[in-house]
Amino acid sequence: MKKIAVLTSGGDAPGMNTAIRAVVRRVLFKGLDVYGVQNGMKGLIRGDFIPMDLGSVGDIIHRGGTMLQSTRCEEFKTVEGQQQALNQLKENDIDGLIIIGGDGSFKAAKILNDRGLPTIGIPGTIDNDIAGTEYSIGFDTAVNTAVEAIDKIRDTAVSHERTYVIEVMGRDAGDIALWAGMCTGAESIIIPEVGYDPTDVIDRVKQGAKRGKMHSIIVVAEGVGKGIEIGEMIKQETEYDTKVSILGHLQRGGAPSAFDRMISSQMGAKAVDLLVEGKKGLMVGFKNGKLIHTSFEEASEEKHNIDLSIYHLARSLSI
Ligand SMILES: Nc1ncnc2c1ncn2[C@@H]1O[C@H](COP(=O)(O)OP(=O)(O)O)[C@@H](O)[C@H]1O
Ligand SMILES: O=P(O)(O)OC[C@H]1O[C@](O)(COP(=O)(O)O)[C@@H](O)[C@@H]1O
Ligand SMILES: [Mg+2]
Repeated sequence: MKKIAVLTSGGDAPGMNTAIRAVVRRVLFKGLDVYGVQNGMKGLIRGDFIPMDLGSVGDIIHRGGTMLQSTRCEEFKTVEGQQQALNQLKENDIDGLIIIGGDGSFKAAKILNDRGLPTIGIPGTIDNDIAGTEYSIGFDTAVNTAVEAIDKIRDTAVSHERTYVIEVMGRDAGDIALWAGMCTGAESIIIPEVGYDPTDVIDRVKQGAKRGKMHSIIVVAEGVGKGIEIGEMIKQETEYDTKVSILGHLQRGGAPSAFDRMISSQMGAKAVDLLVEGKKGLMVGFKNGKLIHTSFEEASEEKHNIDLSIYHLARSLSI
């Protein structure tokens, strides 16, 4: 193993820069060469390789986004696109690849690995929807951003006796909604893993009002339904002053939290170590406070490990 390349793919996530820094510095520490691939899988197809040195990753440990930039690239889903990417990797003498991305990116990683290019994955997505790891890079920061925003909305909810429906991100996953809802005392948390009953949502608002609590917070994951529709439903069925707030992409940016910087640094270095040891086809992850690794097959499976005890506890506390 002489030359290792690193790229970021899919939605950007706070901590991706910290992970790029860890990969680059670890490769150089091991005395090998390291290249950054710009623009995710699209850059792989186009051959956007840039040599990296110690200074290339200076002053990025605390920055959101990704200095290598990222794309969603339909072309990589075609056999021609995949072949072109493999040709570019060969032409640039790359012996190993590290992909920082989400569930979609690991499907791409598996293809490259199966076709002969040793590849290691690092879970980077705010959605935290990857099997084989308890945390993906960016999730902790996104939850903290959502909590800060919901706390602010709560001030107005209380001052004006309003019901707020707050839509958070999570394409098919309820993790951000679950954590943000628990941490802000939401009356209802609506997530795709559980679904929801409109009557129950309304009953919980009414139940609070009966004891004089004239404000309510309902946190909904985008993956289960539109916040606007849920807000309309509450307006039609009740007399409560109801507003909807969609937090959107502000959850994707910003400086990574200390936790995200910690796991990014450890996962980045571990990914390099695995490649140097001759391992491939693996995703690094975190379980029970320890760095682990799992196969791409396992990492690409549908995630089922959302902690529903948090969901039930939140319901029992927000009464
Ligand atoms: N089934 C697939 N086969 C090949 N490449 C894929 C596949 N799914 C996703 N990819 C590649 O990975 C990229 C990132 O996936 P995406 O789902 O957008 O984000 P994430 O990795 O954050 O989940 C896609 O734009 C595409 O290039
Ligand atoms: O920024 P885009 O391309 O509109 O994508 C939005 C999606 O990306 C996410 O922010 C992150 O998802 P991925 O990590 O799978 O890219 C989702 O929560 C959201 O549904
Ligand atoms: Mg994804």
